[in-house]
Amino acid sequence: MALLRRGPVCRSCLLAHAQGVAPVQRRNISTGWLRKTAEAKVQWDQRAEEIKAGKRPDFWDMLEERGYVKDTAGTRETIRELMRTKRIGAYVGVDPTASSMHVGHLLPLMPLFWMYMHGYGAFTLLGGSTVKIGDPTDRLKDRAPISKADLAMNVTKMHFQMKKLWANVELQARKYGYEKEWAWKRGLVNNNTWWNSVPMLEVLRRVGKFMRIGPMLSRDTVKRKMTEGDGVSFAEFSYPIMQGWDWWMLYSKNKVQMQIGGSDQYGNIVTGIDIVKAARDSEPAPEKRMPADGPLDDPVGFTVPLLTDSSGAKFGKSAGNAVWLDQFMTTTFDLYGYFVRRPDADVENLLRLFTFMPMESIQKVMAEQMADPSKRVAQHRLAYEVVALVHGEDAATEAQKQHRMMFSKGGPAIPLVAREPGEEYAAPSGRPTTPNNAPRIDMILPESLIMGKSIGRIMFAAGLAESATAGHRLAEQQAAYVGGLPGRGPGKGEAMDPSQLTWNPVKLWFPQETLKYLIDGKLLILRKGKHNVRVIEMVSDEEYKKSGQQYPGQPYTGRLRALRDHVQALKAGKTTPQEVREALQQGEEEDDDTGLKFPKEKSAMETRLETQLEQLLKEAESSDTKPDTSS
Ligand SMILES: Nc1ncnc2c1ncn2[C@@H]1O[C@H](COP(=O)(O)OP(=O)(O)OP(=O)(O)O)[C@@H](O)[C@H]1O
Ligand SMILES: N[C@@H](Cc1ccc(O)cc1)C(=O)O
Repeated sequence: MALLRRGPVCRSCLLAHAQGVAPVQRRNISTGWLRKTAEAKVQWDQRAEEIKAGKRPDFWDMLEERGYVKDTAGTRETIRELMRTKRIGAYVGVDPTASSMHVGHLLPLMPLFWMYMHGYGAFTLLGGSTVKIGDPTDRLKDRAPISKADLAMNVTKMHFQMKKLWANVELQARKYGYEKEWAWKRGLVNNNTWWNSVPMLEVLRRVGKFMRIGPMLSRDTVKRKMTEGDGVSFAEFSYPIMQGWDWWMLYSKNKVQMQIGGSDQYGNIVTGIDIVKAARDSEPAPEKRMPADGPLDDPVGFTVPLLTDSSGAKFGKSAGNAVWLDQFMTTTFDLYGYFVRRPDADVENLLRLFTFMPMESIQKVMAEQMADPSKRVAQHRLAYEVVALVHGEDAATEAQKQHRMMFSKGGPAIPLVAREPGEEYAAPSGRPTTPNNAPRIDMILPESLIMGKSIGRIMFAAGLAESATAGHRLAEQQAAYVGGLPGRGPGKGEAMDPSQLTWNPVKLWFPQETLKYLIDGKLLILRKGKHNVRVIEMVSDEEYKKSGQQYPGQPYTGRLRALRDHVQALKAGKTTPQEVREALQQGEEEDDDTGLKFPKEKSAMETRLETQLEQLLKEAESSDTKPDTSS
């Protein structure tokens, strides 16, 4: 107790004191932290007693009841008791093999989110290192190696996607009445953090020595790949060891005693348990050894059922049937639509799995559904809840409105609001940028801009600044960030480790210096504020032109702007065809006022706008010349 009262003390001193050994690290922690930790422990013990006395439901039973548990690693009784008595941590890992997660990924994440809302530690892990090897589970063919540019793109986008999901989990928790407490803990980690520095010898010595080749070779997925597929490389064979080491890192630093995954991850979880135990029991430094007094100190895990499509195939990118969580890959309208289309027979189950609705509310909705299945009340509620979790309540309300409009009698065929070109890159005006209204992350820009113009102009083009001058100011004040440190140019030193995001302030550098920040010679990552991020792929000018896109500040786009203004003015009836024709003619004359004639090359966008305008003009002119038969 004396220690508790003496102001800041060292956490490892306390641990060492309790273990009767000399402390090694010096890290100051406050008495406030110790008090809160002690209070949280008392609270948890009370909760455990209430569960035992039947005054509170058992959390594990809730997971089972909602259908999250397929197979367990560790007995159900042990896991149940563990979750009752200890505030353990759990994690779900995802390899960034694509630039977005999909609906299948949400399934193992849901019990993790539930755990967080009930006070357990919850961690999502991005496999920045494991993705370089590729999980061979359930595959017959090796995964194609991932390029540095793709890796940087996927890691950046998935990182922000996970952050967005976590932000929405917080909102959902509030919505369903869970009050955030001090002891709630969540984290987003990248396994690159440790794989970049752990010596191979350390892994071999701590866990490699204890892993027997026989059982690893006898795993079904290894056997199948060896006999029916293209063989198993040593790296792939080591993949479960990497995943197990990840778990050990989280177990030793964050009390992560549980791993959750899809049912295909069962083998990796079981191997992981052996690895965590081996690493724990082989700790050479006595003061760092973790106590293992019984089964309640051992790692455990469980798998969720696999979400399949109507043909029974795993829902995911390999099967090519993914419904993405990125709104620019699957719109909020289509994500909503996917859930609205679920058959009546599945909807109750999906409400349990994909929403935070209490069971009683689900029963109520199901009763309404039974009364009139044609209204699809349950499907709409399911779709709303999923879109709210993935993209926020506003997006869910909007998607619901669009669906109701579209399917109500006389509703428009396509209710989606057409976006103006480049609109998806604009930050919301007059409101702060949040994960839910943040602009699109990935974009292309032409080489002539990236390699030849100032960083201020690039930020303007990317939608991160309102003008080139404002972009210039951002760089001057170092108020924007670039991914990575300057490398020495493509192939000569890296701008950023593509498997992990790092940020540095943008400075006023010479245009030719931007090259040093290009990852894999073509990717530039910029950020302004917390959520306004761009992963810019540099493409040739030719390719950019073919894409038909246009960026703010693009030279020679005055004509495009004029064409677009004419189209809009004509549509709104604010101008006459004659005025437009005169303006167009004048524009052409002005073009020639230098006396020089250049061959004119038209962009796809210009041709498209010209055609549209001509059509509108003709329609307007023909209705003007039609004889008036009304009288
Ligand atoms: N359809 C699904 N149902 C349940 N869990 C899934 C589904 N798809 C992925 N998962 C789980 O999400 C986690 C990450 O999955 P993974 O990185 O293998 O993605 P994936 O898109 O399924 O990959 P691939 O389609 O290439 O096999 C794993 O625990 C995995 O089991
Ligand atoms: N192997 C998992 C992803 C993963 C990666 C690293 C981990 O530590 C955990 C999980 C999968 O492919 O689905």
